[in-house]
Amino acid sequence: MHVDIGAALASAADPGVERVTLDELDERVAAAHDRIEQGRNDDEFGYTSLNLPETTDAEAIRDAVAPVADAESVITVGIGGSALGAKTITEALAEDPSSHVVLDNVDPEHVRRTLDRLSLADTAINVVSRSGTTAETLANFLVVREAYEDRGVDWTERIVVTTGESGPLRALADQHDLPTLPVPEGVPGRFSALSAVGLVPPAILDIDIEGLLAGGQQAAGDLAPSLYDSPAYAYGAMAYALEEAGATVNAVMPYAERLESFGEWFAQLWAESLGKDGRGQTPARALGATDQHSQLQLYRAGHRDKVVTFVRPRERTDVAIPDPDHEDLSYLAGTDLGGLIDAEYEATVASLPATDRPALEVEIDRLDAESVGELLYAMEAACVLVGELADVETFTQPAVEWGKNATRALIRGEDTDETAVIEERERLRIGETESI
Ligand SMILES: O=P(O)(O)OC[C@H]1O[C@](O)(CO)[C@@H](O)[C@@H]1O
Repeated sequence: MHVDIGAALASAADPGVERVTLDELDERVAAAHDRIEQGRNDDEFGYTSLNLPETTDAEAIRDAVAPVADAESVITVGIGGSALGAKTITEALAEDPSSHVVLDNVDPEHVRRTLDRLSLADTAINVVSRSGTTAETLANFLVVREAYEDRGVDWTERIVVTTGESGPLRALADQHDLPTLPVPEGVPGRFSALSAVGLVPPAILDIDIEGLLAGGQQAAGDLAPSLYDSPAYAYGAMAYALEEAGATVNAVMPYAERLESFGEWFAQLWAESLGKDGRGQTPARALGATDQHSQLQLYRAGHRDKVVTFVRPRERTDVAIPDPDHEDLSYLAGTDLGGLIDAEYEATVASLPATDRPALEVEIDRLDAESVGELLYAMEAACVLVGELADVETFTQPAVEWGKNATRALIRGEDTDETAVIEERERLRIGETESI
């Protein structure tokens, strides 16, 4: 994996980072690296996430999924970090990405439609919750369990549970003696892709989970006291410096359909880790080449508050473009789709500094287990570095609790501070909807 930061230097873009600023920042990177390594060595909360390539027990995962290894599909019931890592990995690497269905929302129409179209007898259930109490996950699990029962499929024979040591999900697993895997201690969900939390569906779908962990080890080995020696820290240091220079939006634009969910995973990692104390880059999700015809106008000519992070695999499979039969398309003759998307990548990356806007490039060798594991780990390490440089609490997410408390109170019909806020919040309705 390599990172190219040239199109985000002040000589290329505004906001941009002066080389002298980067060199000064590199001294802080060295100190942050030492802090991170100390946290890893002491298995400190959060920092221990960067030890997962070493500590994750791939054999235990394979043993746990053995009873459902014949499943043609997997339905993951989880949300946030308990779903996005697995979703990213299977989308990038599964023979058939549609064989992994993720229920990470409680949209009734979507849940019903998803269950109706699945052959539940051939589908494994992967239910994941660190806390074991997340309302969306538990509610969806109860609906999924009832669907299996209604169709006469023994759900206890088709399930793997990944959860913490306590809570309703652990109790259910113990009650029914279900195959269970632990969530790694001290690892927030958004940092858990390279653990059982992210690796059960890949293991069921015959993805090389050992290769994913090897790729993570490769990225771990590339962490160094200087950003000039570490792709992950180069990316993290530039992202931090660009935010300091005014780039408060980080639009992640992978040039591979199989990396679209990577953008969703990155969004939680970046937002939930760094959105603290009134700061944090807003992760925007884009996809190349598609969003050249959608968001690129804003990225090139809108507010100077963004950096675009381009991600691509260097190697691609290819599809030849048949010779065109119109002279206006003669430029496509003898080319292929891989060559076209790579040309579009080069053109779009250059189009940002061509209008003085910053771009960062992350390139992996190919879409295989090692490269995807390396990419996930590197972005996690980059995120931890930004948290150190920004001096925020990278591994907690206190701001998400208010909504959870309010939801529970609404459902229970209780009067709480939160429900009072809901009742009294400012409203000015324009237009009419049918009253229900
Ligand atoms: O794994 P759990 O405990 O169900 O949490 C799911 C997600 O919800 C959050 O706790 C935020 O509410 C995320 O940090 C986490 O990834």
